[in-house]
Formats: sequence, C-alpha cells, structure tokens
Amino acid sequence: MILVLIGYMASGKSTLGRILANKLNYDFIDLDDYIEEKEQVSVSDIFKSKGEIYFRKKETLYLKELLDDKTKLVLSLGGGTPCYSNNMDALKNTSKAKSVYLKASIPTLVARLKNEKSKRPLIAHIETDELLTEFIGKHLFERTQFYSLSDVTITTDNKKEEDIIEELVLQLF
Ligand SMILES: Nc1ncnc2c1ncn2[C@@H]1O[C@H](COP(=O)(O)OP(=O)(O)O)[C@@H](O)[C@H]1O
Ligand SMILES: O=C(O)C1=C[C@@H](OP(=O)(O)O)[C@@H](O)[C@H](O)C1
Ligand SMILES: [Mg+2]
Repeated sequence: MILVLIGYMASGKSTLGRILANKLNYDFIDLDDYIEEKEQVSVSDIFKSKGEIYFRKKETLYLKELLDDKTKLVLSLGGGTPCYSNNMDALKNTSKAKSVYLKASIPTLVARLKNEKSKRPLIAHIETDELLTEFIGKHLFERTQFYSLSDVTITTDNKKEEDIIEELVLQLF
C-alpha cells in the first residue's frame, strides 16, 4: 500500500506524512525532497534555472518511479503534482495507492503561507496578504477539480496534527 497525501501548498502534506508513516511503521518520502535529492538542486533553484515545465516533467517521472517501486510507503506530493500530466490518473489506476486530500480553507492557507513564501517559488514574489489571498483563491479553485478525485478527503482547519492523523487512520483502514 502507498498512502499518497494531496493538497494545496501548506495544507500539511509534508508534516502529516512524516507523522503518519511513523505511526504506521511505513517508509516516508516527500516528493519535493526526493526530487531535490535526485537532481542535487533545490526545488526553488530548479524553478529559477530550468523553469516550471522542467520541474513538472521531473515530478511526473519520480512519482511514477515511486509508484512502481515502493510499498508500505507514505508519499507526500507537492501541491501541484495531481494537477499536471496524467499524474492523478496514474494514482487512480494503481490499486497499490490510496490518495488522501488534506483540505484547508483559504484563510488557513494564507495564515500559514504568508510566513513560508520564500521556499515556494510560485508565491515567493507575492508581496501583500491581500494579493496572496486573491492568488490562493483562484489557484485553489483551479486545482480543486484534481484534488477532489482523491479516495478520501479530510478537512484540516483548526484541527491539531494528532487529531487529523487519528481521523485519517480511521478513514483509511
Ligand atoms: N494541522 C496543522 N495545524 C497547524 N499548523 C499546521 C498543521 N499542519 C501543518 N501545519 C504547518 O503548516 C506549514 C506547512 O506545512 P507543510 O507540511 O509544509 O505543508 P505542505 O507540505 O502541504 O506544503 C508548516 O509550518 C506546518 O507546521
Ligand atoms: O503547489 C505547487 O505547485 C508546488 C508546491 C510545492 O510543494 P508543497 O505543496 O509541499 O509546498 C512544491 O512542489 C513546488 O514549490 C510547487
Ligand atoms: Mg510539502
């Protein structure tokens, strides 16, 4: 089984994925970290030097590699992974993978992302909270059609990490 965490930037995929894997005694891989390790360059630097399209190609390549090779894995995707190439089809078409959408509201995402813009190239240049709110609103609207294809959806607003994990385990098994 590969449990795949999906959701917008700062929905908690990387943080919760690590905790979930630990609880289940599964391996944990964060796709962004995996790409950085394989390419020997940070995600931000890939966007800067090679551009987003190059990043999306690598993201698809490594997602498929992990889906083929791994089992007993919690895999946290990047926020854009389900929305490019045929990545969501690849997830839906393997019986090995179960996908979880970590749903968070725009205010929750803004509150988290305003302090963590620098490591996220798509929003690093956005200067005010108002502009960030507007960007996230439109972007999340475009992406929700992909996120909603997940097998399980968990709302995460105002919930502690441990409580989300508990809910997740109950829904998954
Ligand atoms: N349930 C939660 N409650 C409060 N803060 C959270 C929660 N989940 C994640 N965070 C915080 O939000 C930020 C983004 O989390 P992260 O795991 O990096 O998200 P993602 O990988 O989805 O972009 C981090 O600072 C993390 O500590
Ligand atoms: O939403 C996106 O398109 C992206 C999200 C990031 O991951 P997180 O969702 O973990 O921030 C990272 O993959 C890259 O900066 C692009
Ligand atoms: Mg992450």
